[in-house]
Amino acid sequence: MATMESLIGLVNRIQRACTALGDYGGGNNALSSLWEALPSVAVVGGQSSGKSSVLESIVGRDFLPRGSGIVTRRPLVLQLHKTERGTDEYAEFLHLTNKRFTNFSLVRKEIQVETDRITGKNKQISPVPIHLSIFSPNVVDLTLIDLPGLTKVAVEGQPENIAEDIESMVRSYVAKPNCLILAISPANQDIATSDAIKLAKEVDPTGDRTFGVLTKLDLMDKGTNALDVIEGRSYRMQYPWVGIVNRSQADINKNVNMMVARRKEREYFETSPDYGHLANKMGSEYLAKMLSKLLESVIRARIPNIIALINRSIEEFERELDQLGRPIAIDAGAKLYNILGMCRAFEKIFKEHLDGGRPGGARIYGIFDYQLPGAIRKLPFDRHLSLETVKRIVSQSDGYQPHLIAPEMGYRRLIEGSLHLFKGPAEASVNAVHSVLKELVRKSIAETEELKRFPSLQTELAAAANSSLAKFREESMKSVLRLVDMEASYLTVDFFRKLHVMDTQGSQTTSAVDQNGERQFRKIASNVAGYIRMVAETLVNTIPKAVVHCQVRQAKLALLNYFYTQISQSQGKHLGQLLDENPALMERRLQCAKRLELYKKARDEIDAAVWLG
Ligand SMILES: Nc1nc2c(ncn2[C@@H]2O[C@H](COP(=O)(O)OP(=O)(O)OP(=O)(O)O)[C@@H](O)[C@H]2O)c(=O)[nH]1
Repeated sequence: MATMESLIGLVNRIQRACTALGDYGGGNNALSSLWEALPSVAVVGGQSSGKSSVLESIVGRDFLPRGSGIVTRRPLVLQLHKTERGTDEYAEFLHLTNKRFTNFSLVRKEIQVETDRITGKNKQISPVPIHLSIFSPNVVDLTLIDLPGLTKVAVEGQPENIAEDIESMVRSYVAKPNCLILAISPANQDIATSDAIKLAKEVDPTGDRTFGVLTKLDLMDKGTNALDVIEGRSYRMQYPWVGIVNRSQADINKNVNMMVARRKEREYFETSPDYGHLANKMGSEYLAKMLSKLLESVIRARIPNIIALINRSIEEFERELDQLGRPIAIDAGAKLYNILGMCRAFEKIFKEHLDGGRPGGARIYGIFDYQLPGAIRKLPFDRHLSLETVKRIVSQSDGYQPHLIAPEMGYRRLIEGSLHLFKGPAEASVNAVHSVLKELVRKSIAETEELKRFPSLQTELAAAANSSLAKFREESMKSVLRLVDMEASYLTVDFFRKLHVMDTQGSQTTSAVDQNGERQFRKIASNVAGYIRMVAETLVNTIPKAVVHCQVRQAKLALLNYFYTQISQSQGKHLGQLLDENPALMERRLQCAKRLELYKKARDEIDAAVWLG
């Protein structure tokens, strides 16, 4: 396993990479966050509790902005890197790469400028952190996050709800299970009223990750001390309290050097009658070392989880990118290739709908099996072959000379008139199948994952497929109507020959005379009905054949033929328009790709660190 320095340094590097990509704690980013998995130490406390002073004395430098009101308005991620003894101290901001600050008062200025850059001058707060790295022989490897001080009231010029905004931002950092909480409380205030302790207790009720720091021990009333707190009697913590003596305002005004202040603090504890027995566990230097050690051990313990999270996220991002589709190449050939590939994917799905595997095809069978026979059964043959109509048509057909044996012409007219009625159900079948096919085209386009990102291509593909379906419908319509016409153009002679034989046999057995010829007309009606039934049986079988041949089979074979011809002649510009993606999707892909890169880089860094150790 890696050394202490390299582990904290590793997390520092990953944290910086996270921030560069907009992945930082406190943000409400939709993408999974690596930052949240990284252990960190957040400094929390009420206003003027001494947070900045603690941070500065851990660093051993003056570098934080000071002033009245809420000075810290963006989180400050402070990464400390211990360098070799004798090397120069310098600071670097993530937002100003390659600029080294050796003058720490310029660091302070830059923090102010960078804070205002995001929050504006009207003292708003923002969860977007500022990253500051300090390289110095006087620090330990450690990462601390300075957060705005918890406040109760807004100062003039600040938004009304700033107190709640600050609390919710601070909370969003410290609520994460990987965040160690440095809860700062001033010793000259009742610990029961400490904002830091109150919040820490809420987000970390077991106190596993909270460190109590008591500042301003030197400011306590004469004759009192904080031993009850520090020794855990008035408020017990999992970890022992650390007492601190920072520079007073007077020291700051006098520009007392931080190194001198550290020495004075050490002396304070060593010589203190109250705290002398705890001197080696007090003070900012001790606090820094203790935190560094602890942070290292927490990181060590979390590394397997972090690796697991990284691997899982890489898989997820890869999968999502596959779904979103990789970016399309710019040359026309590649575009065409892509479009054809997507068309094929669509055709495959469309065929699956027809052939089975996906629903939809069965509805066509339903039309043939149920709708068509039903519609034929409902045709008004009864009315058409009523006694009256039969009489009328037969006598009209006979003209002035009544028929002698059988009313041949009458039969023909009655049959032709009835056959004509079949056109309705035939047309309805064609139209119904057309609707099903159209619906399947719509569904298949929606189900083609590859097409999802290209709304223009979807529209054009749908238009091309529908215009092909319209042509197929036209052909199909002609064919089914022709089937009906064919039935009318040549009747099945055999049927009537058989009838004739039956009639002659029948007349021998029937003796009743029908004076009005009614019996004969009834017979004619029933013969014609018999013939129509026979034709209906045929058409119920042949109409589906024609429809399938002209519409379904063609849709399977040639749905996009015309589209293919058109597209292969298209210029790059038109192809580009077809591949014009939804901007939201492009943005999402970009974000995913960036995150993926971050996670891969993090994985490599961790691998390298683990191997080094
Ligand atoms: N005497 C003494 N003064 C201290 C101590 N700690 C902080 N102070 C003073 O208390 C004041 C506030 O300290 P800061 O470190 O600015 O407190 P802060 O919590 O960062 O304040 P905000 O950022 O405004 O919320 C300053 O004048 C410090 O000099 C301490 O231990 N002893």
